[in-house]
Amino acid sequence: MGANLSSGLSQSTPIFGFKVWVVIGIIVGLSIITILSVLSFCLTSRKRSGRAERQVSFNQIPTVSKEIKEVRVEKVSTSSFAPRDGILLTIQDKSSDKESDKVLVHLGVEKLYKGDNGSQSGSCHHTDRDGCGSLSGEDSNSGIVKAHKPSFNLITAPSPITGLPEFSQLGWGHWFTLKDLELATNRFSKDNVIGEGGYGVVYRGCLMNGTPVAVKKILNNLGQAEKEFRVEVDAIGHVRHKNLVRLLGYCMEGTHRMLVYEYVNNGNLEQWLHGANHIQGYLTWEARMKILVGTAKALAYLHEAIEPKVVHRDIKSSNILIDDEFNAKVSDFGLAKLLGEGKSHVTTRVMGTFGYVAPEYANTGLLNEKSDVYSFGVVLLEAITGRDPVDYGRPANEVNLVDWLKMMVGSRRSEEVVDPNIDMKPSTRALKRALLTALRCVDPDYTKRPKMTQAVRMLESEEYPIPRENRWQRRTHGGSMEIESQRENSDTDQSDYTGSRLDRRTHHESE
Ligand SMILES: Nc1ncnc2c1ncn2[C@@H]1O[C@H](COP(=O)(O)OP(=O)(O)OP(=O)(O)O)[C@@H](O)[C@H]1O
Repeated sequence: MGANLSSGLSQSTPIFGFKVWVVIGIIVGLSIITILSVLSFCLTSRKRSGRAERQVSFNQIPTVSKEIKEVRVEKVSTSSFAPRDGILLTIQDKSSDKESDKVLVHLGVEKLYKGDNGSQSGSCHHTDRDGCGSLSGEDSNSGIVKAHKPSFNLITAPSPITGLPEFSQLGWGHWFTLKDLELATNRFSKDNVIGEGGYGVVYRGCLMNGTPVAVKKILNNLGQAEKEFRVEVDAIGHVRHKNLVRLLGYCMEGTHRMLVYEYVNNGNLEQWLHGANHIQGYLTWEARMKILVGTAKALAYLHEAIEPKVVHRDIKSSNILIDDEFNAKVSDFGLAKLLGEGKSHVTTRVMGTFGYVAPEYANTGLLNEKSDVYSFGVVLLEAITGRDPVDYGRPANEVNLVDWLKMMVGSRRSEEVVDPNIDMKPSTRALKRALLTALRCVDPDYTKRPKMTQAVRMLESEEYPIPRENRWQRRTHGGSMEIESQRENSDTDQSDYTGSRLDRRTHHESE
């Protein structure tokens, strides 16, 4: 049997005279090679289609949305001239010629040479090496200002999402995976850290579709992360306002809680007034007022335009982000409280930042939207004076900004309070308008503080405060609500800068 088999295998075949065993060997070998090739082909094509699917899911963010908004910023003129020791740059919005739309930035000399103000452009390019690729929109040749901003997308991809806070009105944003955000931030690289707040670290990142983002990785400290996450999602997940930082989405994976925001590219007000951005120059009066009016509008929206209204609870200069057009973007809603319909206030554990917290809230925990109005008043004073709300480095009577301001205004020394770094001083009228608004906002009696819509009107009105010579006429003929409200304000405007009874009392006391 064995001899037969071996003689059979040894017989020659018609195929090139090969022996049977050789032909069998060739057939078996070819079959193995074919099977292996088919297998490897299948594996490669599965990998490719997996990558493509992943790409699609990323790209879905901007494409599925019906609410894609494109903000185009076109500069029509950028002119500069050099006063004394630096440069004054004028950026004017194409859509308007109004003086109020101009932003003047007094740039420090250093800026001319350093060519970096930490600013980032509105789009970024994702690279595998670096999570934020080339975010910088700086013209590296001129080194003066990023005046060539391209458009950037504010995106939203409504998607049915489960497992989020019960009260959240979802239907907004995007649920990012941990992997998405690792990719966007180059695995949360130290190089991409923008800053660290009380509740977590904020990273700069770039989504696959080129959208620059800020990713807040909330610290996991005993449930506070969850709380902060829920509050922020509830408070601003569904709101939209030009002056509120936009929450694009979030990530909940295991114990990770992250919030993904639009990236705001020009630092925050605190940095411009007191810190890192000083080196690039100083904000002009116009820029300051533009930022403050934007902030006031955001608060007016939160307090008066939505239900439940939102009390931010932590209004301070570092929470006012600034874009490259010097628009304010209020951020950091981790401490926000929602006030349901018919609720005038809530009592809560006092939180917030020293120097900005309203006295009634600090003393009793009583919180309503007027606490934000007080904090806004402090920020306005901070912008006018360039001083910190509390500064122990100053003489005793100047440590507390609000008290010092009242003292100065009461002693008719208002012109002296303006930040000495402002190159072109505001007109007396503009200064008076800002000071009066601020002093009304920091009235210790919260019932006397204006609503934020009133504060916006005061800051924007060319006629506020009403000139002395027009007062009689107004009182005789004034009829509209606007005029009435101004008259009400003007009634408290007895002496030059004392905008409230409180100020007059201060004045009286100081005499
Ligand atoms: N969307 C954003 N775009 C750009 N930078 C941002 C954004 N959100 C926050 N930042 C920056 O990240 C840093 C940390 O911000 P965060 O709000 O966490 O803390 P904070 O305001 O500095 O401190 P606190 O915890 O007291 O509020 C700040 O420098 C802030 O300007």
